[in-house]
Amino acid sequence: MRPAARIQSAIEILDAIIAAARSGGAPADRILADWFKGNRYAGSKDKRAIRELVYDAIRACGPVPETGRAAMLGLVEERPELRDLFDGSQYGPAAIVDGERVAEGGVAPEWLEDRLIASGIEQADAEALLGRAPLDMRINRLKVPEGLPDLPEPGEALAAPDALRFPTGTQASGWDAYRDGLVEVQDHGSQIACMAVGAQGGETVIDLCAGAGGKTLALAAAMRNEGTLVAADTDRRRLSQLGPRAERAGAAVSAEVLLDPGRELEALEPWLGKADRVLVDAPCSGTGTWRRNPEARWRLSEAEIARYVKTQAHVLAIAAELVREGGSITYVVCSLLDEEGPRQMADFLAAHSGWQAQALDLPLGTERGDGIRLLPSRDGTDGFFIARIGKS
Ligand SMILES: C[S@@+](CC[C@H](N)C(=O)[O-])C[C@H]1O[C@@H](n2cnc3c(N)ncnc32)[C@H](O)[C@@H]1O
Repeated sequence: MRPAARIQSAIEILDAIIAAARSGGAPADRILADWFKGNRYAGSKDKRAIRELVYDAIRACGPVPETGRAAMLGLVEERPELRDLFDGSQYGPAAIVDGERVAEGGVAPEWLEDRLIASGIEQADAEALLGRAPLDMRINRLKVPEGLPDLPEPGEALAAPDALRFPTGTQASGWDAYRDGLVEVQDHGSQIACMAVGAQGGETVIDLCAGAGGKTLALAAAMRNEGTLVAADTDRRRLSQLGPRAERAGAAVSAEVLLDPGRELEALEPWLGKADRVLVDAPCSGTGTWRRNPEARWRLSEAEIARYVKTQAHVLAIAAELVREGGSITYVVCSLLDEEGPRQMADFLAAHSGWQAQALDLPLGTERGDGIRLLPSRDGTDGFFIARIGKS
């Protein structure tokens, strides 16, 4: 495909992404995959170039743009060399007309930028939320008890003891070490969140919002497969991915528990008051993960954030029922909004006597309320809030 035709294709894909963001439709990645499936003439270089144009244009627009063309013209402001490709040629975009609508730049829609500012996120921190994430991996100590696995590239050692970083765009899915479960793809921040749990072999540990088990596998490794590790979630599809992943990683998960929303404690009855540690990796607005998912900021609403805050309080209350005296809850969100992090924790502590915030001994992060915050700008990780509270 000619470069101009790639631009026009990216514009059409952006139109579909914008419509989906407005209507709660398919995510950008799925729309791209479907477009590639339906347009087989696009070769691998075309696909890479179109994908990059689409994501760069998404990053260039703060609020939801009106059209794909306006979004692409927003990108042209940042990359003037693209202007000449608007040449009106066959399959290319029409020439730019004076006064044509250009999408607004910025980090996010204004109301959301205001919320980030109110949560102490400075301009440079906010801009870094839209950077490109490197590929972080965790060496699976269940399969590589010490040293390094044999990898095609060495990777950079990071602060978390088993973390390695590779350049943005590294494709690890074809690596033997990945296929054999010697390494797991996991953001460095996510690895640090697992460290905060402090899980030890022989304990009873519950991953209450386990999803597809990314953190469950890290907990199994920390526990050296000794003790009781329970993975629970309300989402059947996500939880069903854990089994095959755990098998590949050689991770022992004692029970996978599908929860009925609103009646979670019924299925968790065997562990009431028994857990040494519960990880609550709560559903959240995901404002810390825009590096991977920049279009997510077009989908958020104030009402949705309020719903997340309510669900977070709900899962924390469930966790509190599971922990034994002397045990702890580690609360994690990949959001940088105070209402989902420090304020959520403060509200929990105010409403539940016998619980205290615990100091965290982590290699990265900045104090925020009763926990710590990780930021792409300062820590090179996705954005997270992490706190641990203990029951006396
Ligand atoms: C941030 S994701 C978890 C990601 C996962 N821990 C990982 O590391 O890949 C939050 C999860 O909470 C789950 N969830 C939502 N409501 C829940 C509830 N009431 N009880 C337990 N899990 C819930 C969602 O289905 C989702 O999988």
